[in-house]
Amino acid sequence: MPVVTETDHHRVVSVSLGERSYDIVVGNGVLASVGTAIPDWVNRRFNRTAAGSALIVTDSNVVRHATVVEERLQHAGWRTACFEMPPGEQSKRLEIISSAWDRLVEMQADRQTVVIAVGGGVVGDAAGFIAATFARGIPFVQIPTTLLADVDSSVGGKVGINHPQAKNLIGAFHQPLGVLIDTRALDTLPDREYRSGLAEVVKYGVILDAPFFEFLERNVTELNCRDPHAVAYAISRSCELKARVVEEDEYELTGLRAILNYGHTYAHAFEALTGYGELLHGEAVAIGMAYASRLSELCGRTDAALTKRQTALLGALKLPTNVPNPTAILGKDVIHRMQLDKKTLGGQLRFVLPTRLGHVELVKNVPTELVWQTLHQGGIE
Ligand SMILES: NC(=O)c1ccc[n+]([C@@H]2O[C@H](COP(=O)([O-])OP(=O)(O)OC[C@H]3O[C@@H](n4cnc5c(N)ncnc54)[C@H](O)[C@@H]3O)[C@@H](O)[C@H]2O)c1
Ligand SMILES: O=C(O)C(=O)C[C@@H](O)[C@H](O)[C@H](O)COP(=O)(O)O
Ligand SMILES: [Zn+2]
Repeated sequence: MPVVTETDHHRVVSVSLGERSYDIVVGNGVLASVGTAIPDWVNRRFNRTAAGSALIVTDSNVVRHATVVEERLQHAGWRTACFEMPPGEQSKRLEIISSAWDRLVEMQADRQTVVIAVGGGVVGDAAGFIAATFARGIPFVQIPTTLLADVDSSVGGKVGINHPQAKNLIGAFHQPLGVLIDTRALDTLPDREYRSGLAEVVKYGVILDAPFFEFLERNVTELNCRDPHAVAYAISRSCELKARVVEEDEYELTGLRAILNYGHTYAHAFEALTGYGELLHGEAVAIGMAYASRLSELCGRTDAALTKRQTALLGALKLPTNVPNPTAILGKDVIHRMQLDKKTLGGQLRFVLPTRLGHVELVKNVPTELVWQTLHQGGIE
């Protein structure tokens, strides 16, 4: 179980993974401690005291946060370089990774050079993949700046890029040395991006924690107006729930970690088919959860009330529960993309299906006709 400690200023969720253990520090203004936190994490990992070197990976919308990180590390005597990618899902591709490898070569990075991701999930996934692959793996740190990255992508070590046919198909497991979540960064986050993050928050309630789902239902108004207390609790509880799963099944081997993929079999197919970036990841997950819950109903594993409760909460948080233009998508293409899902085994699709609030199961042998039925219910032919 992750240990959670609290002070007046921040909360720390400690993820226990043996030699890959790390802290997730959450708080308002914690970015100010970056000049000591990162050197501490790196020095502890390598049992050294010397100043180090870092490649800061960011995108052009959040470069001001990256500059703070760079200045503070330089002040601590570190050698730094910055790699800025274009914002958005389209940056999760090989050409971007390859340019970052070039930057690491140029700066003469060594095995103790740390890659620091400052940005949303796109930057985090790409930076982590750069770190996982350079010199067979160098350390990396996550400094998330979107709600989605705070609650999900910065934790757990899944890093990677997209294949034109399938989301996140090329990647690795590479845990960060630490995660620094400054909730102040969210002040500039656009509304649509903020809501996208809320979808993954709702996911944790459905898959693991009925009381947390009820907290979200009770706090819709607070969440919609970004009440700092409600948002901070949503972030730290989400990190704690995710850390608990990752601790037990880091490499998604037992099937436990697959529950974090609730809604994603549909979501990833919709993201790839609509053109990466058209639907935000969280929006696709919101839609995917509605479809997966209906699939669970058709399998006789849950009732319509559970689906209704989820779609009501998602709707109240102004998230979509169907694709914007269902007739523009072909059902056969959705099924084809689902075959490329990483949960598919021996050609057999596996779905994460809810049975009751706070509980989901990984189910194989779901009849394809039932998947088709959910697509038809959504207006996809
Ligand atoms: N590795 C994982 O476990 C995991 C989990 C969930 C999602 N993901 C991945 O994360 C990605 C989505 O992440 P995301 O939603 O953070 O998207 P994103 O990284 O594209 O960020 C969203 C947009 O907000 C901008 N932005 C970021 N922080 C900002 C800030 N503080 N102020 C203003 N603008 C800001 C970005 O530049 C971008 O335009 C997807 O690729 C998804 O597959 C990975
Ligand atoms: O960390 C995980 O495990 C997840 O499944 C979290 C998901 O929210 C996330 O979107 C992840 O990137 C999906 O993983 P994938 O293996 O299906 O690509
Ligand atoms: Zn996700």
